Amino acid sequence: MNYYSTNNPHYTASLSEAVTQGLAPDGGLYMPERIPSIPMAFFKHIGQMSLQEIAFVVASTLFGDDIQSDNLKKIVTETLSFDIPLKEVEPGIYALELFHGPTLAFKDVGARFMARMLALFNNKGGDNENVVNVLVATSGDTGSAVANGFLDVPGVRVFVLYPQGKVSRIQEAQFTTLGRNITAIEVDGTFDDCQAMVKSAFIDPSLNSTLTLTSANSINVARFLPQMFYYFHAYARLAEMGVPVDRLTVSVPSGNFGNICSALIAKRMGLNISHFIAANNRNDVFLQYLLTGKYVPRPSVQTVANAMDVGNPSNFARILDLYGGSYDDICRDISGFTYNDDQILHTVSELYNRTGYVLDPHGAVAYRALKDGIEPGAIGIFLETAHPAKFKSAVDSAIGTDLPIPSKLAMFMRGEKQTVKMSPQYPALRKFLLNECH
Ligand SMILES: N[C@@H](CCOP(=O)(O)O)C(=O)O
Repeated sequence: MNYYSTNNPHYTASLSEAVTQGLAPDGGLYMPERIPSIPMAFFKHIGQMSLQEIAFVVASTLFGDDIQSDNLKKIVTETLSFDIPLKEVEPGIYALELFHGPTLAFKDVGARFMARMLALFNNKGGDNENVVNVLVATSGDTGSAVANGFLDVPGVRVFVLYPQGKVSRIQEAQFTTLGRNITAIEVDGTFDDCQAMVKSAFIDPSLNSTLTLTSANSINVARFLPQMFYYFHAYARLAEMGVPVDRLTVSVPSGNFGNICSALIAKRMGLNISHFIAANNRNDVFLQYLLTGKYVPRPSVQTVANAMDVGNPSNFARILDLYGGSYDDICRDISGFTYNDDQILHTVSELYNRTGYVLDPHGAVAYRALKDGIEPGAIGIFLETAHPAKFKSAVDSAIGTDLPIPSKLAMFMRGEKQTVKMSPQYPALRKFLLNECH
């Protein structure tokens, strides 16, 4: 199957080209040229299937023309070596806990899948001529998942750009203490600056004629599409519990919109989700689009749910493309909500006091939006995208606890921070890459 650029449907690439380029050379995002349906029979038995079995069927439907079945099975099995529990936090409202992977955030699924798919396509070993340089911009969680997913992968160097002082201390430790093939770049700016800098690199012809560059943000099809596995899995777990799944609302904490975009594609493949909620912190350009029909990116502001501090979500282009630009159709399928820091922390405290369930700030945005947006009688799932301990000081002060730090996280806190400081302009990144990679 080929993939086309959202900037020009006539520009196409193979899966291998799309994954190794990341962004299309014209600056568009790659989209699959068709969205294959999953046979209805699959849904009859889905409640008896494991996460890995479900993911393999979904992955084969999407990538089966391009990757041999045994390779795909290995990629899926190695990627999903952890559980993704679905927990009922109050009647009819379920948390999909996506924070049980190595870096305790949902990005582990896409990052681990992409690392393996890239290795398969690259498959060249560690000499300098074949090195792939992975550039990634992070507002918190992508950086750690990508850095850990690609750590010591032969033939790959990773450069993580992040906004100085705007990610949590634990998140920062997860990608600045690893060394080896991982370089952390501390940018004196916002996440949007970091994202604009890496995108400029991907479309710079002279840089790309010298270096092999790709993206591990949700720009990359191998990072964003596998995120749909867990929506099928959540549906399966409800079916397994005998919960009626005919009116399902899913609330997704949304920053760069790759996560919700993968869920929209899952629906096109046949997954019966009735409605989607894009839950935002104060960075709510998508909600403003839903309210006005106008998409007006603006610089992101810092919030307590920092992984969603995105002012110009990359995947808006994919959502528009998926709906053929129809504003009415987008509004029919997706609602939006926005909350400030006080509301987010109040939600963490309110749910904890009532039920004992500890939300992280991103999950809190999604939970509250679900409660505000779900129709009576529908079943709701919200995504708990990161472990609450990654935001320990905010969560502790909201609920008056001293949350234990899981050993997987504590490990990172022992390392020494190593970063390169950079101004928020593309020429600084270009010069640095040319010096470093030669
Ligand atoms: N939420 C992000 C921002 C980048 O998102 P991505 O899904 O495009 O990688 C983060 O945690 O860094």
